[in-house]
Amino acid sequence: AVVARAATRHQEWEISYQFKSPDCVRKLAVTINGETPGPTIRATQGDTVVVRVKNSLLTENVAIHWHGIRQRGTPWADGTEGVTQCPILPGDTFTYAFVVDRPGTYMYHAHYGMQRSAGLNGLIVVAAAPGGPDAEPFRYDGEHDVLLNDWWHKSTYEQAAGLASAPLVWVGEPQSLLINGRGRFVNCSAAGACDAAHPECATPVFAVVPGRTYRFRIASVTSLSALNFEIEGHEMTVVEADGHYVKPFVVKNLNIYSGETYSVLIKADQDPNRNYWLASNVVSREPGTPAGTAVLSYYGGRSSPRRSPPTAPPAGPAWNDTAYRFRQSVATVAHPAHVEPPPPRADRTILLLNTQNKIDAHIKWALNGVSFTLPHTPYLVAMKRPGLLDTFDQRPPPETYAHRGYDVYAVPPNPNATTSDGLYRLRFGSVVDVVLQNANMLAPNKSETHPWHLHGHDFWVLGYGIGRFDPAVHPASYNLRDPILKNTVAVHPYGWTALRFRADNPGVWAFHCHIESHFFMGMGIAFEEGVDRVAPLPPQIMGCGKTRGGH
Ligand SMILES: O=C1O[C@H]([C@@H](O)CO)C(O)=C1O
Repeated sequence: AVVARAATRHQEWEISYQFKSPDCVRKLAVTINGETPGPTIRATQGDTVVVRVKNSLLTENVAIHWHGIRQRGTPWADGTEGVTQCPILPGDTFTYAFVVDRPGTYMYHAHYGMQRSAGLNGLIVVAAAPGGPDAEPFRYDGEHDVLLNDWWHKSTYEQAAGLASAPLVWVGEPQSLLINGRGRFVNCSAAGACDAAHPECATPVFAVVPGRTYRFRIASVTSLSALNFEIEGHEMTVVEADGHYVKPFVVKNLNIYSGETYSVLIKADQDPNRNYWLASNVVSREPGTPAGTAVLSYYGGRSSPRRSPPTAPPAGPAWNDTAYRFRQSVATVAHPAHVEPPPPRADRTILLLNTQNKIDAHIKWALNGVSFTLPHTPYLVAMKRPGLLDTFDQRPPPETYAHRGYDVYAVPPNPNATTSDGLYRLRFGSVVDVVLQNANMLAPNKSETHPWHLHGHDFWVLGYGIGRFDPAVHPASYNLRDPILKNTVAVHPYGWTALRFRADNPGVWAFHCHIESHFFMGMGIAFEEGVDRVAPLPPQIMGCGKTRGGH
């Protein structure tokens, strides 16, 4: 096989606030070179991506995370403020450089405060090395990219201040759902600064040639919403999830949680003389937002590509049909020719109870009763430089909770929690199981879906259940034969999700709920592994907390 020489893909980005009208309503958005979403990064497996980021936000820091890229050998380039780097100050320039070692569909987004919600996001598409072992086990004639998002009219400052307030001011359901950065606010005539004819909110059109097969790469960067995606009249064959090939299965509706990516194949085999909707709908929370829409149009058909389809946009499945979404999670397993078997057993199991809690009068989220706070001095620097260990809590967070007798269907008997910026230290090379246990929230009969995202790794998804996880029973039902590798996974209402990974990537890695407001409210942890093996840190990641002054 001919091995192509790895290339370096350079990007020059300037981050700034701009007036944008993604759903026809004008709002300040954080943009990359004036755009939201930012440019799609396209590379081939093995390439080095170099992004020079100039922060022109005037009064706001920034950091950018390359979601799904494992950062082997470059843990300082993960872009996680407080974990791997100091934020990039206004006026400063920071260069991210990393290798994209796996093909697949990924994304990037801000990882500082709630900045992701302000518009700083985009796609990363990595092609498989031609003729290599990771070449796709499927064929297609063309490709389309679909970036799904939810969108609010309130600024992220106002949202964050509300979440930090007592009593809580919840962000609420989004005003619009966006496809490739475009949506359509329903009450445009009633809203100020709304222009239904603004080009920035023109409905996206996806064109197909009759008879051809297309790969749709679908990524969700939503701040809150779990989405259901469909292409009217066209079945989708799921072939990739989070950069890993899936044993193909056919769906009419694809559930996609924030931080997940999928590739689906569709055949353009319907009547070419009309258009079809692409639609995203909120599931798992009671929807308060109309469908996000785009148009699928056939080349050579009699319908103008801009014409709305003759039907109403699909409304998606029942938002509270948990069993249906659970089944899709279970159906997502590794492609038979691309199974990477997990280690047969774990060296350590961490059982994490996800609860909504009260600290003073503030609403928080906690794991085993501990609500996460980010340290001001990034862990990676604090653990590599001498004399900085006093910058975070040295007590390790709890490995488990009192699960015997805990009723996951009842409101927490004790809503109190503590806060900590302590982290879990993993033995380098060890095999770690994490079981995420969902539970009832502070209000009765309420449990939500949480998409958990791990930095620096892909993990095997070993199993899902509904109800309380029993460590003496449920591991026997784990899928050790063909589990999918992912970087983001759903924990269903009242359910549990078990995953396994090898702690073999030297660095410090965040692991958190990918709902922007939930991480802000403490729903996360951090892992350290092999930090002694990390090469000397680039000085440009420092400049905050006790890293200042060139220790
Ligand atoms: O964290 C959350 O807070 C609200 C609600 O529980 C309180 O208003 C909600 O739906 C969340 O997911």
